[in-house]
Amino acid sequence: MHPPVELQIRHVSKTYANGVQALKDVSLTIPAGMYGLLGANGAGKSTLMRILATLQDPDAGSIMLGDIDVVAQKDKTRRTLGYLPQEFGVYPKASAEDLLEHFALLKGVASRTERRALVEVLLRQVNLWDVRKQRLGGYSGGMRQRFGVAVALLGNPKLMIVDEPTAGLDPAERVRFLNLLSELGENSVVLLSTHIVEDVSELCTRMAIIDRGEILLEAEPLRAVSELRGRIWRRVVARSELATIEQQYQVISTKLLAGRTVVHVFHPDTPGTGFEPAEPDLEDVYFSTMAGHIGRRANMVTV
Ligand SMILES: Nc1ncnc2c1ncn2[C@@H]1O[C@H](COP(=O)(O)OP(=O)(O)OP(=O)(O)O)[C@@H](O)[C@H]1O
Repeated sequence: MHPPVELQIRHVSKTYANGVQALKDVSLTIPAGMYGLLGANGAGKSTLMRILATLQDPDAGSIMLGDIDVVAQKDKTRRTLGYLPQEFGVYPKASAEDLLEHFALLKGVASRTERRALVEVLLRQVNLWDVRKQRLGGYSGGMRQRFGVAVALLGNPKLMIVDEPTAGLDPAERVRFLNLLSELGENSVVLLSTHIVEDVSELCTRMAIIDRGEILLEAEPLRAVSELRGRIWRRVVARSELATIEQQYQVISTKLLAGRTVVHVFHPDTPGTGFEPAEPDLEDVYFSTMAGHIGRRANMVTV
């Protein structure tokens, strides 16, 4: 048995030709298992995913997948990589079975018997075996994503990259898709990029939060949540009170709940009357990090 692989990202930076610095000195150590990269649109997630998938080069920094140098050894990396991009294009007229067999051939599975067996295993794994003869053009968004996973799994990748996979899925499809992902990644690195906090809290044992190209927090979601206990307070307010509350307190989020406004406030002890302690969740971790109460921004000294 080989030891589980690890992905090491060191001081990776990337600036596009238009001057946008999409990644600023990103360093992460990502062990085998499901890892979440959480950030808003434009935070730099896709840029990092594309660099890891060898589709673009960083300006600086190094990336090692086990003993493979991802930037220098692109072909070697690609042989052990599964990549499910944000937009997964399919040939609408082909069936899942035919197209997957075709991809298996491209991956170098020369024997037809072996290919057929592999296609069956994968289509059963992603729960598309019963619809294998249907045209992909007629598949729902969730079915297409699951087909994408089957394609990405060809060749038994050590690194699986999944970029914003649940964005267009309905709730039932999303649950099915997350269940499928949760079965992967015991011996391989599965990197899930998303702006949906629940995707990370439901699936990932480790995570990082990225904003404007910078890693603000690296954490185990459960531990990060429990470290916030006692520091998140909630209060139901009238909409007209909101502006005053925001001036007085460190509001990290406001949410509507059954037509009422619920504010969450970060405070080391009780902020005052009207507030009650909130049971923190990963969304509180995310907003506290973005607001600079925890994580890298909190530790920065302003001169
Ligand atoms: N090819 C490009 N040329 C110029 N700027 C780019 C290019 N690709 C991305 N950017 C910019 O780099 C920044 C990071 O973009 P990136 O796509 O990596 O973010 P993201 O977190 O994946 O967001 P999204 O979820 O919207 O894809 C953004 O400001 C974006 O506008």
